[in-house]
This record gives sequence, C-alpha cells and structure tokens, in this order.
Amino acid sequence: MSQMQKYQSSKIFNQTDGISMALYSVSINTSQKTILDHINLEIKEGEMIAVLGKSGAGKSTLLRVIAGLVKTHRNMMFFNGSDFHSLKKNDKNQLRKNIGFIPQQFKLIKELSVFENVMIGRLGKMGRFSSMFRIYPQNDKKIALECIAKVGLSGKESLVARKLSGGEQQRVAIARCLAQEPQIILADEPVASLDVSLIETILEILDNENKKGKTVVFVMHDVELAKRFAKRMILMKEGKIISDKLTEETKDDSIKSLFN
Ligand SMILES: Nc1ncnc2c1ncn2[C@@H]1O[C@H](COP(=O)(O)OP(=O)(O)OP(=O)(O)O)[C@@H](O)[C@H]1O
Repeated sequence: MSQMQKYQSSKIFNQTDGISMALYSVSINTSQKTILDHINLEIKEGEMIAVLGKSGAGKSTLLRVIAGLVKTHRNMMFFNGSDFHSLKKNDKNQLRKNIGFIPQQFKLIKELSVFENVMIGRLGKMGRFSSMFRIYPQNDKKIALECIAKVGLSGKESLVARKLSGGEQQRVAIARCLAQEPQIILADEPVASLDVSLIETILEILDNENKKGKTVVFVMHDVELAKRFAKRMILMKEGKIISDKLTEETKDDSIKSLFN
C-alpha cells in the first residue's frame, strides 16, 4: 500500500466497514512506572479476544489505548492501515463512533434516566439538532429500547441512574455501547458486578455481536468464562504481553503464571 493510499481515509470508517487495528511498540510510562511496555498487537476484524492478567497488569490501559483515550505516539496505532494520528478530524470522529467502550466504572450520567443514558450511545448517529434538544428520531428510540430490553432492564427506562444497583448500572453501560452499534466493542470487565444468572446472558450478547461480525475485546478475571467465550487470549503481566495465542493453544501454565 502506498503512503498516499494509506492516508486517503475519507471512506474507510463507514458504519458498514469492518475495522482491523494494529499497535506497534506502544509504551505508556508515568513518572513512577511503565504501565504498558512495548506492546505489539494486531487485531483483525471479527475477532473475539479475552485479555487476562492480575490487577494492575495494564489491561484497562490497553483497552483505553485502543479506544483512543490514551495518547500514543505517531505511527504506533493504525486502523485499517491508517495511522490514527494522521487521520483528518472527520475520520477520527467517524472511527470513534465505530469503537464502543464499556468502561469498568460504567461512566453513566447519574442524574439522567436509564433511557437517556442509553440514548447517549445514539448521539453520534443523530444530527446536532436532535441531540441538542433531545428530540430523538423514532428509529433511534426504538434501538435504545431494544438494547435496554436485551440487557434485561425493560421497565426501568425512566429510573435515574443513581438509583440503580451496581449490576444494573453495568447493564446500562452495556446497553449504551450496543445502542452505538460500533464495529469494535471494548469491554472492561463487563460482568464484574453481575449475578451469576446474568453473566451468561451478557456474555452471550457479546458473543452474538461477534457472530454478527463485530470485533470484541474483553477484559475478564474469570478464566473459565474467558476460555469459553474467547477465540484468542492475550495474557498480560506487569505491562507486557506474555502470551497471545488462540484459546486452544494457550497453556494453562501460562495462565497460572499470571497470578504467581
Ligand atoms: N493515568 C495513570 N497514571 C498513573 N498510573 C496509572 C494511570 N493509569 C493506570 N495507572 C497504573 O498503571 C497500572 C495498570 O493499570 P490498569 O488499570 O491498566 O490495570 P488493570 O490490569 O486493568 O488492573 P485492574 O484489573 O485492577 O483493573 C496500575 O498500577 C495503575 O495504578
């Protein structure tokens, strides 16, 4: 691919496009420590990947880097072959609309209702007028309500987020991400606050999104669940990737060594 083609990006992040991405030697340092240490990673469109590691290994930071929430140096992060930092503003925005992030801390607007929080996922698809005045098109409302139903929160649409339990808030964050209809879903411990009965439901929702062609990368502490749902496993220790293989090729010993 020529440099010209590489940076000619105006149409590459359409809603229907898949997105593959690559991180080349990304390191993130703070004054006290190295959080990510020479991470090299390629993620193809339609993969379902679990990221495992003990607390502090750098898993959330890795997801935040992919989501474009942590600055990397030029020429280190590529989407569909295009250098993220060289993208035009419009293309960057288009790309961001196609990356859904379910943060560990949910990041809901506590004073807004479940419905309004989930509608935030639709804002990127609406005109400025609709989003400014909260006059939402019927189709967007329908999608938001369907996503609320998917995560089992029908009937709670008008409750304000601060009145929800931790598990309910987590499901609102998941519904908000689904409502965005992104091509890449980054989920940071998406079932950490959920009852056993709901864990399967949520992972099956992510699995279904993957079967529809979405790329899903999730951080998970439960090794057995990660093995069941992910086709590839990235094992992280002290900011480094120590194993990156298909799930069936990932050795139990490597997983055990994460927690020593
Ligand atoms: N902005 C920051 N400034 C300084 N240190 C940070 C920052 N973000 C993360 N860290 C540190 O980097 C390390 C990795 O953090 P990160 O949240 O990525 O780990 P993690 O593997 O997701 O952990 P957990 O499973 O507990 O969520 C931690 O020691 C954390 O304190």
